[in-house]
Amino acid sequence: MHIAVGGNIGAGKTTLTELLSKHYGWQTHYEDVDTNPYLLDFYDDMQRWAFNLQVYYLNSRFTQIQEIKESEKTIIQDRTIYEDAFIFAPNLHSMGLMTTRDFENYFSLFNLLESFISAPDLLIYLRASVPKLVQNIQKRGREYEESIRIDYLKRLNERYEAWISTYDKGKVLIVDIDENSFHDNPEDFGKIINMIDAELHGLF
Ligand SMILES: Nc1ncnc2c1ncn2[C@@H]1O[C@H](COP(=O)(O)OP(=O)(O)O)[C@@H](O)[C@H]1O
Ligand SMILES: Nc1ncnc2c1ncn2[C@H]1C[C@H](O)[C@@H](COP(=O)(O)O)O1
Repeated sequence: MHIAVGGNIGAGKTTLTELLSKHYGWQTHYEDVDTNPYLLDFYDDMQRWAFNLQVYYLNSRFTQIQEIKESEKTIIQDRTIYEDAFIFAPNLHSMGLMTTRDFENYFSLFNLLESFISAPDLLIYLRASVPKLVQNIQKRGREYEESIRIDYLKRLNERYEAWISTYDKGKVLIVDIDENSFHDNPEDFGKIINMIDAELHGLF
């Protein structure tokens, strides 16, 4: 089975992925951050590196999906390929940070790859307000993310909300992070587990 955790930068995907993997014994697939060859440069000059970063993520996320498909274990994936293609890439294009020919080239590659993949059986979407995202990003303290602007997070959040409101590729569970402090509150984490158990029940 394939479970995925989606949400904006700093929503708590990695933290929840870790906690759920410990709770259920699921295998984890994290996104490539520390060894990503473009991320640092991207935050330094988004216009120069937008296309390179998007192609890199497309490749790495597609590779992960192939591994998940071949595995017999239940895998929990930190972020989906859909978030790259329907949120980050079009946002960079609309901000004028990716040219139309690059975006169209990227998107036709995504369309081709999409015909080979299946959506996660369950997508857990972490919804968070921009102030909460800023708080979490600051708490995490990655130096290169200090350049992330409020406006960038706000635009991504708007795209996330539009995307999730029409998402119909599989089951979805929405967790409001402003209302649920699963990170340090066992009772709140228990609420998420109960919701997931109810969704998983329908999958077996
Ligand atoms: N629900 C939460 N409450 C408080 N802090 C959180 C919560 N979820 C994550 N954090 C903290 O916020 C930071 C970013 O979380 P992370 O899981 O790396 O987010 P993401 O993977 O979505 O970018 C980390 O320092 C983490 O410890
Ligand atoms: N597709 C992407 N485009 C631009 N930036 C991206 C993309 N996917 C991930 N990122 C960035 C955002 C963060 O700085 C790091 C890690 O993501 P996180 O949400 O913190 O797990 O990569």
